[in-house]
Amino acid sequence: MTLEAIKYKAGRLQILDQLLLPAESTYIPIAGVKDGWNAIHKMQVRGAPAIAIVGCLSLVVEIYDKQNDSKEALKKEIDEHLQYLVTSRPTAVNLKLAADELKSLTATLLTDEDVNVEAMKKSVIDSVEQMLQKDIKDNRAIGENGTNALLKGIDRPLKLMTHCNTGSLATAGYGTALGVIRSVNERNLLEHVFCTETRPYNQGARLTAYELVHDKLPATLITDSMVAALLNSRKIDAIIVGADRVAANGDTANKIGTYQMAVVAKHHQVPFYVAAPFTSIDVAIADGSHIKIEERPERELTHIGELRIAAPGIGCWNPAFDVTPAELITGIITEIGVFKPSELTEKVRPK
Ligand SMILES: CSC[C@@H](O)[C@@H](O)C(=O)COP(=O)(O)O
Repeated sequence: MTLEAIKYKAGRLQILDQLLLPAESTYIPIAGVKDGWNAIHKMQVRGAPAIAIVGCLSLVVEIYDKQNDSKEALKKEIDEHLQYLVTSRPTAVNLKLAADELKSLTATLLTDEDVNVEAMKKSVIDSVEQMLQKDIKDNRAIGENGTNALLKGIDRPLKLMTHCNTGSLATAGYGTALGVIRSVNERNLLEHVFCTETRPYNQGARLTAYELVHDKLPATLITDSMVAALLNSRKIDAIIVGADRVAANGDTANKIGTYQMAVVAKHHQVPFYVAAPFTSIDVAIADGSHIKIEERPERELTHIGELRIAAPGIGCWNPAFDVTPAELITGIITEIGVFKPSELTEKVRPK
């Protein structure tokens, strides 16, 4: 059985409800942009690439069977839906970049006299449907490029560590950082992978652990607070994480806890890689200080399910992401190659 977070066919969309994993695998229907927004906001779907794909597919579902009188009316409707969808979660850039591309596509089609309203709608639908396939293809390329980088100068199986969930559940399939780990394993060169629990939302314990067990990879779960102790006591060849937004200088916003892992990695001279498609790279912002960090409800810290674990009355701070400065990052693994953070601005975003 392949792990599929997103099931889409001809204007019908279902997502695996990640709030219920690993206890329950239940697919829920997404009937339009309101459902799409809610599923992203509530984190029934999460992970930067998956958020973008589900957001855009929810737009497709919304417009699929509707009639529009004019291209102007269709463009207005699409722009308004996209404007709304990008407010669902602020930190990951992938949905915003996809929305900008769709807006510029409709702007071009609006002025093309050979394109009627139905053809305009079809172009938008085709463009979104292609995102699914492109994301999987890009993840495979990230896996290959990352594996080659990690194995440079090493001729034995690798011990790796990762954080949060960056696998099939966070993307259209295969994954970014977890895709690299899968690719290393496909070459029979994965000795072991450690995944962090990823408090407070436990994407590591619930989702990455689920994917690692599913794929039968040699893996161990640790708490976030064990990273320094692990690096001090065992040889880890590299840490690989994903990204929600990479600034032009390489500063990287990713799941809370990433920054402290990078600091500890530097202390122990362990290479620290970010694996991300170009859809996560925001060349419009110079550095990480411009990235808006989402703060989530206190309840994620104080409760596990219905059970309160924190002392009643305590105040909480719950940023969902942090920014790792570029100087702590060994390389950024993309679908077109592995770059030093300082090299990113020279790369044109591939279409
Ligand atoms: C390929 S997913 C990369 C990142 O989006 C991932 O590491 C992460 O931080 C996800 O955060 P989440 O809050 O679960 O959406």
